[in-house]
Amino acid sequence: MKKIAVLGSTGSIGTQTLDVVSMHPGLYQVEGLAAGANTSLLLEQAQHYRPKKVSVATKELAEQIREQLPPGTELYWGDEGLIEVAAGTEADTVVTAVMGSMGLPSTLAAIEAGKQIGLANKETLVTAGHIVTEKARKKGVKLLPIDSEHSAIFQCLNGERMQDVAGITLTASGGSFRDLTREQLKDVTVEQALQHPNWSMGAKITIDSATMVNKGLEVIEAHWLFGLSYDQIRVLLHPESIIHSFVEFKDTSIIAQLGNPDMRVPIQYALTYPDRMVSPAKPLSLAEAGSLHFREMDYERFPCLRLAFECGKMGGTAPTAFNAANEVAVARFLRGEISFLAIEDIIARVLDRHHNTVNPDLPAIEACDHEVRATAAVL
Ligand SMILES: NC(=O)C1=CN([C@@H]2O[C@H](COP(=O)(O)OP(=O)(O)OC[C@H]3O[C@@H](n4cnc5c(N)ncnc54)[C@H](OP(=O)(O)O)[C@@H]3O)[C@@H](O)[C@H]2O)C=CC1
Ligand SMILES: CC(=O)[C@@H](O)[C@H](O)COP(=O)(O)O
Ligand SMILES: [Mn+2]
Repeated sequence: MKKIAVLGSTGSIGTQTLDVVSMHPGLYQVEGLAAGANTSLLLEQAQHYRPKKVSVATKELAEQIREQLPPGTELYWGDEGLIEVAAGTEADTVVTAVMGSMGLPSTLAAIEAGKQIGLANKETLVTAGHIVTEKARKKGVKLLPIDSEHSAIFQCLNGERMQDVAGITLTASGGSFRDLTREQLKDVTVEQALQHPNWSMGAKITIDSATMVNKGLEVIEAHWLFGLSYDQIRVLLHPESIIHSFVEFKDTSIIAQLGNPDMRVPIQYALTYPDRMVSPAKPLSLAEAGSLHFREMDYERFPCLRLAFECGKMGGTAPTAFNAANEVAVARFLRGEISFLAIEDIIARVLDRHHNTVNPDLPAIEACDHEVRATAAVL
């Protein structure tokens, strides 16, 4: 029996992780669940999976649910509660599925406690990749990718030697506004931006997909997960999201991973690795798919992808600034405060002002994150 904890259990990845658990009765014991504000769903999950520890975003929310939890469930809240669920249970694997760089302290705590990480929370690797990967290396902890592209690359690299790899290509769907010109982007609404063509995901990542920030974050995530230089990482527009990504080897051979877009496949692979088990996903029929399409990325159309490559190559606190500016800008867009194109504008203006700190330690990263958030909130 594998013991797991899920951070962000009420979200898109969190609920699909629990779907995978339910698919394999007797295989997983859920030791801990951490949610934000969706207490009714957390209570249902607690009744069903009987975790030993649960956490919610605030003390007030915790008090509201205290009496409704199954007897014996330990209840926590806030940043410390998230860390308690990440590091303070008997789980051997922690699925990190909260949104944003707020996931960093709990991910570090889980690694420090020797837990394997099923990593969905890409912002953590973007903001502090050198710290997270170094801690994982020291602790002998695996960072098992859940992000579909990175799971694909991870699967393609299985049994291969890194010195044989020429490069990798991350595929990008193009998001909700793939075929719109920049002129047409001026008037798009939040509702339209939330309509991803292929994936049903949380709001923030769906917007990131439309701005191509998601692919930018994924480029930096891939750099840290696979130890590749930025010149070895490419992005290709692939509207169908069927080829999830591929690796090109020195001899020109290409190995790709394919499947219908269904996050339960990469989630399950991270939980069962190196084994494979049956999945509820619909098997891919290439005959049914008919044809697959590809386009070079247009960096004028998607300037955030260019900015992400630049920040990744620059290193230091540049990726932290890129990520924090984006998190604030997306939250403002979702609240209806700014236009879609203002997201890009805020990121670019934050980066223009940014003074890069080389090889930042954790306090320097936290300081940069704080400072950028304050700036991006009023730009
Ligand atoms: N969705 C997807 O298909 C994919 C997602 N990812 C990555 O996975 C991560 C999660 O994405 P997604 O599932 O879409 O996001 P969602 O917005 O759907 O879920 C976020 C989760 O975080 C929880 N949360 C919010 N605040 C807190 C807090 N203070 N303490 C504890 N938990 C909190 C939310 O709780 P509540 O709802 O209760 O407030 C929710 O459970 C992101 O980093 C994303 O980039 C990567 C690849 C694919
Ligand atoms: C499912 C997943 O991994 C998302 O990160 C997905 O990649 C979003 O799709 P695009 O960013 O390619 O639109
Ligand atoms: Mn992805």
